[in-house]
Amino acid sequence: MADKRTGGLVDIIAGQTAISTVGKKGRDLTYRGYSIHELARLCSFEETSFLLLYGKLPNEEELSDYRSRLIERRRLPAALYTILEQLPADSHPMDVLRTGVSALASFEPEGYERGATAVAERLLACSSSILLYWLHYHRSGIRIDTRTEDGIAEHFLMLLHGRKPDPMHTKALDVSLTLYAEHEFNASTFAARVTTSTMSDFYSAVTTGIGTLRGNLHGGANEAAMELIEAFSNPEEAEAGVQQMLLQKRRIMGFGHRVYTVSDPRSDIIKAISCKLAEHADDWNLYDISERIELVMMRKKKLFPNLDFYSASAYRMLGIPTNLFTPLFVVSRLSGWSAHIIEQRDANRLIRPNAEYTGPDRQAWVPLHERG
Ligand SMILES: CC(=O)SCCNC(=O)CCNC(=O)[C@H](O)C(C)(C)COP(=O)(O)OP(=O)(O)OC[C@H]1O[C@@H](n2cnc3c(N)ncnc32)[C@H](O)[C@@H]1OP(=O)(O)O
Ligand SMILES: O=C([O-])CC(=O)C(=O)O
Repeated sequence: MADKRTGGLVDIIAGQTAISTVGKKGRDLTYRGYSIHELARLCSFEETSFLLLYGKLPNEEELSDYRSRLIERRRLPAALYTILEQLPADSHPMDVLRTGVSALASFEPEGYERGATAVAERLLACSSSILLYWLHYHRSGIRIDTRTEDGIAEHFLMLLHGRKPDPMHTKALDVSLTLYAEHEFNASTFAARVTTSTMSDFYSAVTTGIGTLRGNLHGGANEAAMELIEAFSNPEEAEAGVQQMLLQKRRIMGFGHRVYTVSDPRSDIIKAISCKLAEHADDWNLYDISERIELVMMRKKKLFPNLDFYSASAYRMLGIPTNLFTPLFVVSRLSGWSAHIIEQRDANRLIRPNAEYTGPDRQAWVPLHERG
């Protein structure tokens, strides 16, 4: 059995990055030196993703050009729409997105004509198109036009609901995309860097990231947290239910973190958004249940919510179906992955650690007919 003390590369510095700092105590999360609090409060997701991709905040002209390029890249190749139509209606949208990205690689391969940042921008522009074209086609047979003239958050909500979103909802989603954009050597980013380190192509690194993000210990936790919260009809039920789960030694998704020891600095920001959305809708039930779970987790386990926990109630209040929560994480994290793929390439060395062997000693060969 694997040794728990050495498993998981805990506390190992596995490389260098100039993209973000995390900071164990939950106070120092920065993207390219800018505080997450300022980025969330003052920047659009477009500014944040530009910062990650190009290493600097855009000026007015750069931002306007960037926004226009993203808008132009929202439609998909006709054959990709056909592929999306052929995927099963009950696919998980993470499968749809991974397949869509992978298929796009065949239509628009990375190469001399289309460099890394062009692919990154293309994926940022069209990942919501992949998801929501598939969703509407299979929900009601409608082939939506995936081009809209708005920013990424508004594009997503517009395609999902088929109408111009409430500006407050757009702002809430936009901030959440900034929070999800980047987080140093998290599992999906590290996996994308490993793929990159073999000199593989951009799309392969991104599909690696999508596959790695999906699990419940990472990005999948926002969907699992929603399922948990919705299993209770009021805070009292939630308190009893979570205590019971802890007695059974079950994990409560959306709590704890590998790096942070005290709090996740993004959690207070998304919690405030969830609170504002509850106030806006004058419906506090999900928020109250979430807060009670938070109290129980602190009291019983000294565990704090991570970004995924309050993202769940916030997304539900934006009318987003649960199985689009982790895909939305992808829509945002594409920016961080892209920055890391580019950074890895700039100073590449194959990532290939050693393992401590724990298997059997040398064994004598046994011919097939003599094996028990
Ligand atoms: C945006 C993101 O990706 S943030 C992460 C999202 N993931 C989740 O929310 C999943 C729930 N959380 C977890 O499973 C963990 O806290 C992780 C995966 C995030 C971090 O894991 P690790 O650093 O490997 O810690 P590890 O899994 O060893 O946990 C340490 C101890 O805390 C307990 N613990 C950690 N998180 C939780 C939790 N959410 N619920 C209950 N117990 C927990 C573990 O059971 C373990 O207890 P033990 O030592 O008695 O066995
Ligand atoms: O850093 C991690 O391990 C997970 C995380 O919070 C993220 O990817 O945003």
